[in-house]
Amino acid sequence: MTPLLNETHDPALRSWVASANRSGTDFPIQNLPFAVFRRRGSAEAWRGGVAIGEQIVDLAAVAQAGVFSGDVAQAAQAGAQDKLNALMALGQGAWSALRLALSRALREGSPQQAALQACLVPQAEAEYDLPARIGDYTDFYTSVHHATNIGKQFRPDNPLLPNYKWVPIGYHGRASSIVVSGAAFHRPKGQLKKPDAEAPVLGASQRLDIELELGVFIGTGNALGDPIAITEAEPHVFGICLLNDWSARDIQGWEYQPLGPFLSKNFATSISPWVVTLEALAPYRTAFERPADDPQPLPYLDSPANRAAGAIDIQLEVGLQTQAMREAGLRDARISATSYRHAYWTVAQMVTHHTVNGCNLQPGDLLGTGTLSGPTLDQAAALIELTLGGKQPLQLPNGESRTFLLDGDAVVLRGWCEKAGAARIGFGECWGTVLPARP
Ligand SMILES: O=C(O)/C=C/C(=O)CC(=O)CC(=O)O
Ligand SMILES: [Ca+2]
Ligand SMILES: [Mg+2]
Repeated sequence: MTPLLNETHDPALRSWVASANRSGTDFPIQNLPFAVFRRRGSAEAWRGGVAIGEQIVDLAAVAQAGVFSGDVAQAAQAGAQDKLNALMALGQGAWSALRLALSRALREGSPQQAALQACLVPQAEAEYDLPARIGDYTDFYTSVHHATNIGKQFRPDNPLLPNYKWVPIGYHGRASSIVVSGAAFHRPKGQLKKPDAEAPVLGASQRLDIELELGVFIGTGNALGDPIAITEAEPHVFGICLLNDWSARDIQGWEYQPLGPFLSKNFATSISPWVVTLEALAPYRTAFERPADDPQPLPYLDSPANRAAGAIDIQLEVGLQTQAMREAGLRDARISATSYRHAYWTVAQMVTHHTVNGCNLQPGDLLGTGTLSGPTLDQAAALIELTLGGKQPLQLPNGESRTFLLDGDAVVLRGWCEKAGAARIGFGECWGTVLPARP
């Protein structure tokens, strides 16, 4: 699983799609992430596409035009369907071959320019669907900083439970309420119990929160009963997207013992449309390190490659745009910035741990990393941490303040990788808007 660099990572590559060469683009020719799209407001079929600058390579058009042959044509055909599951199931060799073929065909001077030019759709004209049929969704808890901060609020005497540093903790989430960026959702109702109240009441959540996470899409699964070794884990991963695990803290505080989050988290989970492949992220792999006095992972969760390069330096930020800001034409205000490199457990460890008991993962399954808070307060990835449990409001640049979300608030997640000597690899944006609770 050592992330080998290949010709697709060369920072000197330039595309004949001019917008892909602009500095600051999320989608240079070195990225080539996948989504499911169609022209906005049209009755066209949904199909897979690959981002290049401000354009989308329409995989259905590519397949129809016969731009590629052999295995690459087969991969493009699989990617032309209304969900990416068939492409995911073909395996890493197929995704990688399609990515390489597209990288070559999109380069300046490519003899395939004319054929591919006819397959481009501007992102400005597109709308997106979920990239995959998500059979199962599991949310992990891989930031020790989040676990400590939120643990202090839910369990003041015992914030970080003793299993945390041994087991990659997770809970089974709900796939049906995962929505794609741009979707609005109603403030959830649920059982709420004030600390001094004798009994709970049914009401709209007053402590509606965000959780900045990444989503890990499984490409190829494993047979039931057949665990995935850590040395084999990464080739099972199709790619990574942005994920906002909207959370109702008041519902959560009352319901979560003893079986964990339930209705406090399954009313909506937003993901970005673009899925960035692990291959595109290879230049941003970094060492996965545990503090020396922490327990080292059990052997089944440890490997030389995981130690050398298990972490990924993905920069992440959260923006909040209130209704008043939107009406005044103001953009979102940044309320947090962090990096995925602070995670306590890696992608490979999540996959391996999930299957160690024989549980089977399937193409299109989604793993959430958990809230990716970094070590300092300004790197906290949920409002419950940023506002110290709602006691210290965030001041917004237009004079408003927030503890938890109000109706009309929109939240955007952004992610990107950037460093000298490598192309910027971006994830685009993941938006969601809070509507009032239903009467
Ligand atoms: O510690 C708890 O009881 C609750 C934790 C969470 O709400 C976080 C969760 O969903 C997992 C995560 O995002 O890290
Ligand atoms: Ca979560
Ligand atoms: Mg949620």
